[in-house]
Order: sequence, then C-alpha cells, then structure tokens
Amino acid sequence: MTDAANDSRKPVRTIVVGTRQSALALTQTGQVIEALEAICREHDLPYRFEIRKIVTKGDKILDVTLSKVGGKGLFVKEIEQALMDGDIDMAVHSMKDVPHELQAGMMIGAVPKRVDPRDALITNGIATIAELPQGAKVGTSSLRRSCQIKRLRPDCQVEWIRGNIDSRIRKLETEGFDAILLAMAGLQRMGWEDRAAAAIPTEECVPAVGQGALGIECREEDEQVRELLAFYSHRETVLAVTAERTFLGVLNGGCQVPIGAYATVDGEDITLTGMVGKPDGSVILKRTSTGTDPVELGRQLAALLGEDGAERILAEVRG
Ligand SMILES: NCc1[nH]cc(CCC(=O)O)c1CC(=O)O
Repeated sequence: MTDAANDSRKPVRTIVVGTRQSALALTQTGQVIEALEAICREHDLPYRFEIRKIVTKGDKILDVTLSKVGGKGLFVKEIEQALMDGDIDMAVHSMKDVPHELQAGMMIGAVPKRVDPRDALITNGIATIAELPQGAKVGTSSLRRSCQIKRLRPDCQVEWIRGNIDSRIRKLETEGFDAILLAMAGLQRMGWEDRAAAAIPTEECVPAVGQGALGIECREEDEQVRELLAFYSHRETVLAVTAERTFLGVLNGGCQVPIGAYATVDGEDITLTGMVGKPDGSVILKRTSTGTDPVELGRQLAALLGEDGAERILAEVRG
C-alpha cells in the first residue's frame, strides 16, 4: 500500500467467500483469506473479504457411510450453486471433495501449495500399523484407507466412523478404538499435528486424490477474482493434482471403490503413483510412472492399471 490517496479513488470490492461451516472448513477459509489479503497488499488490489457459511448435503448426513450415500460433490454442490447464483464470489473446497466435472462457467482459479498429503494414525502411543495389537479395532470413513490397512493387517477390524475431526478423535477414547485414520492435512490446518502418533508413509497407504490440497472455485467470467487467484496458485501442486485427478477421472471410480493417487513434482518431472483395490484388501493394484505432462501421465497410468485388472475390480464393485 504505497499511495493512500490513489487507493481511496479505487472502489473497494467485497469478495464473498463461500465455505462449509465445520471447524476445519472455517479455519482453512480463514487461512485462505489471510493469504489473499497479503496478495492484495502486495499487488495493490482493492478487495476486502467476507465469509458466507453454507450447509451441504454431506454436512447433513452424518450417520451413514459416505460411500453408501453416493453422488458426486456431496460437499460442494450447494456451494457451487451459490457461486452460480452470484451469492458468493469464490468457494474454498478441499480438493479431494471437488468432483471431476464442474458446473458450466465455473473453474478452479487457484490450487494453493499442498500441505501434508499423508494419512495420520491416531492411537494411544502406537506409532506404526505393524505394532497395532492383534485384531485391533480401527476407525475410518474411507474405503481407500480401510482397504490398504486390511492389506497390511488382515486381522484388523475396521469400523466406519464419521463426523468432524475432533469428534472422530474423541471416539478413540469413548468407543474403544485402537486406532483412527484421518488426513494429516486436517490436523495440520487445525494445529493439531500432535494428536497424530505418526504419518503413514504414502508407500503403505496411497493418499486420496487431491488430499492435502485446496481448490478455490470461481466464475470463469469474473476477471478480477481470476487475476487475484492466479497469484495464489502453486505450480507444483497444480501439476500434481492435475495428474491425480486425470487418473481418477479416467477410471471413474466414484466413492464405492478404494482408489488413491499421489504425485510429486521434481523440476519438469511428475511422478505419479496410482492404486485401485478390492474393498476387503484382498487385491491391491499399484503402479508408478513418470512424465512431464500431467494429463498424459494420468491417462497413461490409468491405462496401465486398467491392463493390470483395475477395470475388472471397478466393474465388480459397480455391480
Ligand atoms: N473426506 C472429508 C475430508 N475432506 C478433506 C479433509 C481434510 C484433508 C484434506 O484437506 O485433504 C477431510 C477429512 C479427512 O479425510 O480426514
């Protein structure tokens, strides 16, 4: 902010930011707004921000396994509608909740730098999956986590839990779980990393597509918001998430299939690992491939896993 007189001539636009109303969603939206305010100061952009909380279908249905509820964009649809209606100007989503196809006229304007993409093991002291007691009771709400933990420890009893991160962590005590699996990213954003006994290596448990990344959605026609968001996007994260999402899009898994993908970027090289499994963990197909074009790489890896038998697993699960 150099020239106050100049600033005062610019009309200030209030950008309304839509978000879910969970503690995690509000915290990450607050962090996004802080970063955008810093960008506005740096580039002398005359914007202020206001939060609008929106309840999604996924927030209303707390008592069922998400994969059984089905439907894409359970946590996104109502927020995207508000964006289309002009009630909000941008929407902060967890990238892993964003469906492959956006509504016409909508776009992801920024994918900021990813935080920890790994899954977290929440226990009372035990630091590895191998150390869990025989027949351990493990809580998760994800087929992907359940499948991969059963592969490593077929003796584990997986039980479905849902709810916000804090209520899931509480269940460790109140419902006698030996371990709960959550995303490290959520803990990190809340400042609760200390609650994780360990981060599970991505080789043991391939993360969900987009896990640890945010996606900021806006209207294609909104040049001002697009310009602002372009400053906030992180190249490596965009490449990694594009490769992962292309992989998922080609396999068209939906929530009913254990599926994961994780990409890293080193200079021009993108390395993508993809996995598809049977829900009971009896089969897990996994491949890693490197390339420079994220879309080509995602497609190529999906094709490789398809040859390995991923299509058969997907067909079986779809029924
Ligand atoms: N499926 C719900 C969800 N969507 C995003 C996160 C937080 C992690 C992230 O931002 O990737 C979570 C919670 C979890 O998986 O434990």
